[in-house]
Amino acid sequence: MGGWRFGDPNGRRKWFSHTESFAGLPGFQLAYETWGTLNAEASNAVLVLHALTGDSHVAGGVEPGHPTPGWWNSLMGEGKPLDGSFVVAPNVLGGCQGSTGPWQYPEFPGITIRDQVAAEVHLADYLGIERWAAVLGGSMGGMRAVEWAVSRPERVKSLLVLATTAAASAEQIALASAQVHAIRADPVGGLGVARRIAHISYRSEQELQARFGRRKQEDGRFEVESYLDHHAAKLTGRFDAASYVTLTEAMNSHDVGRGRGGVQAALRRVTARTIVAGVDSDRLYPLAQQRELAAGIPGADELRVIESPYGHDAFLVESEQVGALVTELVPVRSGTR
Ligand SMILES: CC(=O)SCCNC(=O)CCNC(=O)[C@H](O)C(C)(C)COP(=O)(O)OP(=O)(O)OC[C@H]1O[C@@H](n2cnc3c(N)ncnc32)[C@H](O)[C@@H]1OP(=O)(O)O
Ligand SMILES: N[C@@H](CCO)C(=O)O
Repeated sequence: MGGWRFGDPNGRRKWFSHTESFAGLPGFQLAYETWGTLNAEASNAVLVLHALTGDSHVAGGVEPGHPTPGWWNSLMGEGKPLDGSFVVAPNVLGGCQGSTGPWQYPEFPGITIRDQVAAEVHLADYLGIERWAAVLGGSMGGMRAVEWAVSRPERVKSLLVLATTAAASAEQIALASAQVHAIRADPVGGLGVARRIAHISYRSEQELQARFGRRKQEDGRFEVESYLDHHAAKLTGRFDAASYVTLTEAMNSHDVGRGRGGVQAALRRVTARTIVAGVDSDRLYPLAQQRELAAGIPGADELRVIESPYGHDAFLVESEQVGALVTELVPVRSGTR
């Protein structure tokens, strides 16, 4: 395994590079960010895994190289839930914010959640982290977190998974495949259509109704239409369509039970103390999926339910409830940063 690390001249991003062939690639690099200091025992490392259109920028502002502000800013900083931890956040393999993806190789191979985790394992080795104090992730990040804990149980001391599943369901694959078709049919406008479809599924019917109802704007568009147009334009401006397809198909491949005797047998491998949480209004990753995870993982507490009108996106929006769950798993060691 080869590796090097250097700073992003425009920001805080670093890279790890693996130079042997891997998952159909000649090698790969992962962009990642860290916060805090690894202690002498390497016992305070926390891996934070982003969702589909997120990246390594867990905390911080909009900066060169970082088109969006930190997506879990509320967790980082003095006295906050991850204070005192050495936080590592890689941009996922196949992503478009610094890690190897279709933006680098036009003939990018199909990859799975397992490949993404295998790449992250090389990064952990490189950083000298034998065992994560905690692995945290929501949605696609939760898929990777579960895969870490199932495939490398000895390397995950505790686990927090939010709004995710042990295996992508027929409906999740169906919604995803409609998005992939939109992009393949129209490489220019398709990503915006995909984001519109996705964003509807990220929010709840009740929220959309209460917030927008049937109101129209002066330009004739329904307010909710304009809202989706806005999210479509924002994503199109910052995300690579081929990467979106690669990551979406990786999510469709997700089944922790594949080749492991099924989901239940796979979940029994997990040794981490685990908290599984879902969102009461999440129609994309319904609570039954998190109930399955909580029931199947031996060290899991009872399912925690985040109460929110915001649907699936609540794992990003409900910072107090998410922060409380992180604090339960990861003791705050204020002042050691
Ligand atoms: C784990 C990860 O890393 S995932 C990556 C997360 N980040 C993203 O995906 C960025 C895209 N944003 C989102 O997905 C969501 O906005 C979230 C989850 C981050 C935040 O959710 P919320 O705070 O509830 O934002 P909300 O959905 O209300 O959207 C607000 C935006 O819609 C705009 N908006 C609201 N109503 C309308 C309307 N009728 N017409 C046009 N625009 C509208 C607001 O002006 C605001 O714009 P801005 O984001 O450019 O400032
Ligand atoms: N808003 C999130 C939801 C997907 O989990 C994203 O774009 O990644």
